[in-house]
Amino acid sequence: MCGIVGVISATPVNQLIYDALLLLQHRGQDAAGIVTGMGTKFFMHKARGMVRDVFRTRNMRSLPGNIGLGQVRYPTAGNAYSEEEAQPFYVNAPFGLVLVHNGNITNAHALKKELFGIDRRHLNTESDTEALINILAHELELAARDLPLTPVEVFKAVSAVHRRVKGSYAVVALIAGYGLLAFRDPHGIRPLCLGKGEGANGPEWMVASESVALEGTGHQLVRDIAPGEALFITMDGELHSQQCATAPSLNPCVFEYVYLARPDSVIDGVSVYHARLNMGETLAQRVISTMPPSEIDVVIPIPESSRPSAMQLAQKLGKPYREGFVKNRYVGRTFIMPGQAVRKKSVRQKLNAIGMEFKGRNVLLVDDSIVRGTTSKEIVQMAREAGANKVYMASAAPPVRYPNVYGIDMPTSSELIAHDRTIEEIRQYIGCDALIYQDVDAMKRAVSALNPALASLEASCFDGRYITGDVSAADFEAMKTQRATQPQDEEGAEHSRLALPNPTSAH
Ligand SMILES: O=P(O)(O)OC[C@H]1O[C@H](OP(=O)(O)OP(=O)(O)O)[C@H](O)[C@@H]1O
Ligand SMILES: NC(=O)CC[C@H](N)C(=O)O
Ligand SMILES: [Mg+2]
Repeated sequence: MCGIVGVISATPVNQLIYDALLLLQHRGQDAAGIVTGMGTKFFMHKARGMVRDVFRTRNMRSLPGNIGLGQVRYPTAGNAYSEEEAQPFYVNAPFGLVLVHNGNITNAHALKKELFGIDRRHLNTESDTEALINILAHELELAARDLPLTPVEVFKAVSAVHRRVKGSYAVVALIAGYGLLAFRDPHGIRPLCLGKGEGANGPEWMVASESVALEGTGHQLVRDIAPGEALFITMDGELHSQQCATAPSLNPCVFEYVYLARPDSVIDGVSVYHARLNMGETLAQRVISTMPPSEIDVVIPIPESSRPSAMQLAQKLGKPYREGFVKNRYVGRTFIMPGQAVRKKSVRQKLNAIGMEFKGRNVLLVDDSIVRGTTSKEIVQMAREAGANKVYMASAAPPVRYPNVYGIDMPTSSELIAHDRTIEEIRQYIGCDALIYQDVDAMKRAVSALNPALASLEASCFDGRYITGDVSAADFEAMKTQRATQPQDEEGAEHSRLALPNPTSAH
């Protein structure tokens, strides 16, 4: 889950893209990049780090033009420490193309072979996005050969991308001198929405991963882009759209509602905040059926993402909701940091206990999810050190038992605390006195109850069902090996965690 954005306006877009990326920072902390376009020329700046560190004033000045796109990266393929794999990607033919991607290509290893052997294209990184832009470029070349480029050829190329590329992909691309292209994979796994605003000199279109990026930059959410649909907005702001997939179906990633997205976003017609409240409600029922609520003195959330669920759970149990941990706002999200060592260290740097809320009490700690168990193990220990009598733990998501191959960085099951472990074994590992998990169906209902169109959700890491139905054993193995062989560069992780200015990375 990276954050992507694209804008077409009648005034310069560099600041607008920067602002949108800041609003999407929670989706990726490892690298950031912007490309703008003027005439047929592109201007690019990308580097490792958070948005505020990557873009200095001089970089912003060198991004002119009324059309552009940007990305914040959370790597799920390739190497977290490679500047070359930061997005956007650029290829110079046909026309000149830049592209940003949120998602993960499950057949990237096969596509890379095809690209080199058959399409005669050279890839120079381990990134799946580099394969994706080259497939799009190749298909655009075929569709537009000897023809002027119109939306018809663009949509034909997107249809070919759908046929060749498997996995999840929400994409924004610029075609030099022609316009902005945005599309979503045929299963609608990763989010992408369209917004409209009034710029200083006329209307302005923005596409973004989450509605918060639209609203926070003064745009109105128009609609979600449908699974398999492509939008092409010409340089003069004319919007064309077409369904490019043969059998599209909507299966948004349930983990967006659990953890990834901001609560103030609305994704595929469902308020993320409301979904989290619902999850708290159903989790409360699980708690009541597991233990007498009289054994609980207080409900304490593990900041940040669990707050809405914990609040609702407390209300349902009729117990006080208290803030027992304070979050250091200058430390980023731990789950999306690269490398286990830095994630572990960051939990203590990020959260600190308020002793009086724990002393002598039976506390129910609530988190949105327990994935590797890094957070819960540390937090339970901190609650005990702060003098808690009993420490119970509840998770608003069910046990995460299976790898995710659609854009969440957990390609191997062995890293997951709930893989091959019983709930009792997990409880012992975490060190709490009771452990209560949400049920898979209850989690899905918490989301789908808010929009009947969401009857199917991508929930493979919880139920082991891979919605695209085409991930082969070889694909799993290739993704696992690819990630496992990437360097675990502690220095790079430090940079990401502390978000220090990195003057050497500016070009
Ligand atoms: O079991 P784990 O592997 O530790 O992963 C789960 C934890 O990671 C996330 O928090 P994070 O700090 O990333 O972000 P948040 O501030 O949005 O809660 C999530 O909210 C859980 O707290
Ligand atoms: N989380 C994502 O969407 C990652 C996009 C792409 N797979 C990358 O690793 O750069
Ligand atoms: Mg958390």
